[in-house]
Amino acid sequence: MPDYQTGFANHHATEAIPGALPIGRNSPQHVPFGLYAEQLSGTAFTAPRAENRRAWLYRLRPTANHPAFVPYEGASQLKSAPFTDTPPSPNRLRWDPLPWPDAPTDWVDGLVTYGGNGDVGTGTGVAIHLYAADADMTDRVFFSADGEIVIVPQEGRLSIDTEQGRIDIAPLHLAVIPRGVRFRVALPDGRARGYVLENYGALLRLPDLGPIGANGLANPRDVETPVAWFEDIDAPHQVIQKYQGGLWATTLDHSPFDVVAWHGNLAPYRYDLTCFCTINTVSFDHPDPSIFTVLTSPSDTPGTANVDVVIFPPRWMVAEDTFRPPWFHRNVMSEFMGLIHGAYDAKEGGFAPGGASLHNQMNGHGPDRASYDKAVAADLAPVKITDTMAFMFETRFPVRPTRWATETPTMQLDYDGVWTGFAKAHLP
Ligand SMILES: O=C(O)Cc1cc(O)ccc1O
Ligand SMILES: [Fe+2]
Repeated sequence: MPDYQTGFANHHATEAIPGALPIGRNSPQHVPFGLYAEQLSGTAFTAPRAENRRAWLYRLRPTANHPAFVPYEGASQLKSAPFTDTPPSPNRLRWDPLPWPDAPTDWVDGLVTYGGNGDVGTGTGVAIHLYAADADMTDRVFFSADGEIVIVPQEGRLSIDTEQGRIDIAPLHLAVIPRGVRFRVALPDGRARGYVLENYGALLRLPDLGPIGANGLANPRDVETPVAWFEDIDAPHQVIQKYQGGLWATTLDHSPFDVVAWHGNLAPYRYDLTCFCTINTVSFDHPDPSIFTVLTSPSDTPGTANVDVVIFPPRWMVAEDTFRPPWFHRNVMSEFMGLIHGAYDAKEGGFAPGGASLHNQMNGHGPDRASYDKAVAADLAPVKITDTMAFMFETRFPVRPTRWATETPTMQLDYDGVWTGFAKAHLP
């Protein structure tokens, strides 16, 4: 069982071997045990202190010690923005869950890109991938130079070994791996399926709480960062990197998980979504879903996120004289949703755990007709919504689907039908 330290972007200091971490300076002339000091910068050196994220790693060999990367032929559906292989679609899109692979497929080769926005070249926007995998990554690791990786498991646990420690996650957790940090995914349940957000923009952080006050939503003490861990293995390891949309690989003669100690405030972390302290109305109306924001990547425009990671957790519904499910909506932001578990209160059918939906900028969406009919007929006693955990990646630019996403047989051709048959309002 991995050990964790708590807090969001804390300045942690951790060593797997006592005495490995230099004291009093980052880069002494002689690092303990002859380890190599390496700074990993997640923000510009000169980013304001409150934004500045970096870690100092102390490792058996410098990362720079590797042969040239050559193009990697696997992970053939892992793509990057800008997505231009099919025209951007204004249509509401929804997909059934990804099928399991036909042949043994590990986590990285099992990634399939559904869409995204912005541009890896300029560090704006996101890509959204799903994975279905049934093999462990062995003797190989992956990293994205293009963005920070958020993993949202939907089925099957993941054991994620990273340069800065080991993280175990299960459905109802998420994990965040910083840009550049190498990791390897094993599947303790033999297979796993889930969602990935690749954030090209500013590092994700906990949202401001405004008038909510000092507590609530995702509390920092529930964010868990692994302690230092390493393996000393002198055997070939493949390193796959995603760089400006391309996939590249090189082979080291040793494990890259050779960081014996590290300190700093840039590291992978996990968060248990069931720890989320959900805030909502106790009077009337359905608040904007931003009230459920777990993490946000701000853009240069105040209040307009590059991407928000939002969840829809179990909660009491007590609003009086209110249409309680999500309302009909046209949004300047674009909404990609997935379902981890149970059912979503705006969709009576068709939105399955492991499925996904995309409601793009300015295109009408909201409750399907069955959910609408049920909600307007409901007795508005306090009700607890249980057996549910949906999420949304809400992003400032329209999400352009990949050609794969618009041509896969898992795309539901009849999705528009969920909003048909509404009776016309009667005027007096
Ligand atoms: O279901 C959706 O598409 C997301 C959504 C959730 C919500 O609580 C309010 C509006 C909205 O669009
Ligand atoms: Fe919406």
